Amino acid sequence: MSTIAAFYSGKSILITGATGFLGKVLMEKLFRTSPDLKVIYILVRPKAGQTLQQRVFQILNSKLFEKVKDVCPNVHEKIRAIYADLNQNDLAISKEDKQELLSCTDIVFHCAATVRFDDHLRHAVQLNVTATQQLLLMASQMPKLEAFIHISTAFSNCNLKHIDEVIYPCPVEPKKIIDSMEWLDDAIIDEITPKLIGDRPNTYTYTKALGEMVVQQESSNLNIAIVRPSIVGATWQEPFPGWVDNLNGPSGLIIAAGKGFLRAIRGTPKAVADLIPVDTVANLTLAVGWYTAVNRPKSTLIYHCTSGNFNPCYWGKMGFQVLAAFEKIPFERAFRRPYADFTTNTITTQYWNAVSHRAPAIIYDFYLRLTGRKPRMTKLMNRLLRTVSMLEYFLNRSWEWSTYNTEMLMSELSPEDQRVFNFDVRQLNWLEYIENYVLGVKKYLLKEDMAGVPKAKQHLKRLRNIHYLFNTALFLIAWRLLIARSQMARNVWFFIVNFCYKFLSYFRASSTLKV
Ligand SMILES: CCCCCCCCCCCCCCCCCCCCCC(=O)SCCNC(=O)CCNC(=O)[C@H](O)C(C)(C)COP(=O)(O)OP(=O)(O)OC[C@H]1O[C@@H](n2cnc3c(N)ncnc32)[C@H](O)[C@@H]1OP(=O)(O)O
Ligand SMILES: NC(=O)C1=CN([C@@H]2O[C@H](COP(=O)(O)OP(=O)(O)OC[C@H]3O[C@@H](n4cnc5c(N)ncnc54)[C@H](OP(=O)(O)O)[C@@H]3O)[C@@H](O)[C@H]2O)C=CC1
Repeated sequence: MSTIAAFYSGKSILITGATGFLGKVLMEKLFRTSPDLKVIYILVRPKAGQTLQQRVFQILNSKLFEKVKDVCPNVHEKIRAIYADLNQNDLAISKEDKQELLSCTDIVFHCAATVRFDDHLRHAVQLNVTATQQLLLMASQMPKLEAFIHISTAFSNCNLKHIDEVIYPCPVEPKKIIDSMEWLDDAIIDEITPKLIGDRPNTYTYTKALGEMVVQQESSNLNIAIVRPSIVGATWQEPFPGWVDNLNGPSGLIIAAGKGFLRAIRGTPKAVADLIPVDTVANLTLAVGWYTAVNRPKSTLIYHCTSGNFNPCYWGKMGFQVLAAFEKIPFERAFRRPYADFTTNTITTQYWNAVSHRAPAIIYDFYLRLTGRKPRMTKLMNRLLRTVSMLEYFLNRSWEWSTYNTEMLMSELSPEDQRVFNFDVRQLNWLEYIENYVLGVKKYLLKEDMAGVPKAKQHLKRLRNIHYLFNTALFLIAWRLLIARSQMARNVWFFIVNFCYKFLSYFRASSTLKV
């Protein structure tokens, strides 16, 4: 029996962000490996017209949870959704619910966050710093609490090149930032944001770093650990390969490239693509929860959940493998044939943006207008280019993360736990992983059926023919214009025609002789 699975049996676990990408996979793994756990409390808010119960129902009835129902048929009874809104200072948890959480919780996994790069600093501070502080305050009043696991990001210190498993201080204390958000108006916050975030690229990485500082400040009273994943991608193995349910990280760009919208990105092919499968992050997090509770380390341990130092893949290779996967698994109704490349130069990027992104969008919108439909491609393209520009920072740099604690944890696991809670990415085959990722994007994000693949392939052939026809027509028009204007072009033209004529005559004469 797995020691870690046994540890979670009979436990009451609190998860924040359980409706998110990582939270769902974490919860699924817990139910599947420790069906005897007592209860999982999840902090949820109503969203998109759905009540808490409807949201939970939807998650439990999704494909991700299919295997759970076999091993834990009463999973519905073991999950308790608690109304909470991390946007509010007291987290908006009712008195009764709070009392229950305080008296029953054994372990906390804090996954909730805003992961948007362009969030307003006030909102990002509220979610990633203040809410963390509030949760830690609650945790300090939980008499049974054995461990508090905080999910941060490997990029919280992306302003450094080499990152150790330590908490780096930010120039301004989190408490001062939290206080100032209460009285500064939005315009002033907008003005000071670039100064505050300094050499970090966005409010997300900055507020996640502040969140870590808050955790450190509370660590004397609590048994805390921090997990720092890099770019979280689709599942590698569990509960099945390729599962993904949001557009963050590479997923949105895979769709954009597969549908033929994205043709070039400013990225460094030789930079490390530090992707980490979401099930690997969940496994490491659960192992960290066990280790922290059982061994109660003297200081807050930080675990880097990254792939680059164990099994590096590079953006150039990954891009190539994604494109190769589109050959086997094409997406339906593509706008253009999938082809994309990395460029390292800003001028080339601007050229490709004009020629390969904006121009086709304008032409297509013109066609839509002519046929009496509403133009939409230019808007979509502008949005895509904005998204790409925000991700570029991460596509043009490589980082080194020390992984001493993660390796130490791996060595502490029994062979059975190393198998059940596998987070050893040295075993990951990137080619296979990328293919499953593309397949997962098609099935679970685009909701496309594999039965449509032959039709999609035919559509791509048609697009290829249109592409050839368009290029030939363009070449002929350009050549015709050139001949009309330049004596030199005319001379070249006559030379080519003359050469072809002679070649054909010679060929015809020699074949007649043979007969
Ligand atoms: C050889 C070439 C090869 C080619 C092959 C190419 C593929 C291989 C290469 C892969 C390279 C990967 C690089 C990854 C680097 C990641 C680094 C992360 C590092 C940090 C990791 C962390 O620790 S951090 C967690 C990650 N955190 C994010 O990753 C959030 C980012 N993101 C946002 O911060 C917001 O996204 C941002 C951008 C503000 C826009 O914001 P925005 O408002 O403009 O757009 P929204 O995202 O809100 O989306 C608005 C609506 O567009 C819909 N939509 C969006 N994309 C769509 C799409 N592609 N196709 C259809 N629909 C789409 C969406 O469904 C919404 O629909 P609706 O409105 O109906 O709900
Ligand atoms: N995805 C990635 O690439 C990486 C993620 N991480 C970290 O992992 C953690 C999980 O990320 P991920 O699962 O990808 O993110 P998601 O955006 O998928 O999930 C975020 C979760 O936080 C919840 N949440 C957000 N705002 C509130 C609120 N006001 N009240 C209550 N709950 C709220 C969301 O709930 P709701 O469903 O209601 O919106 C959702 O459950 C985060 O801490 C993130 O920083 C770290 C590195 C990379």
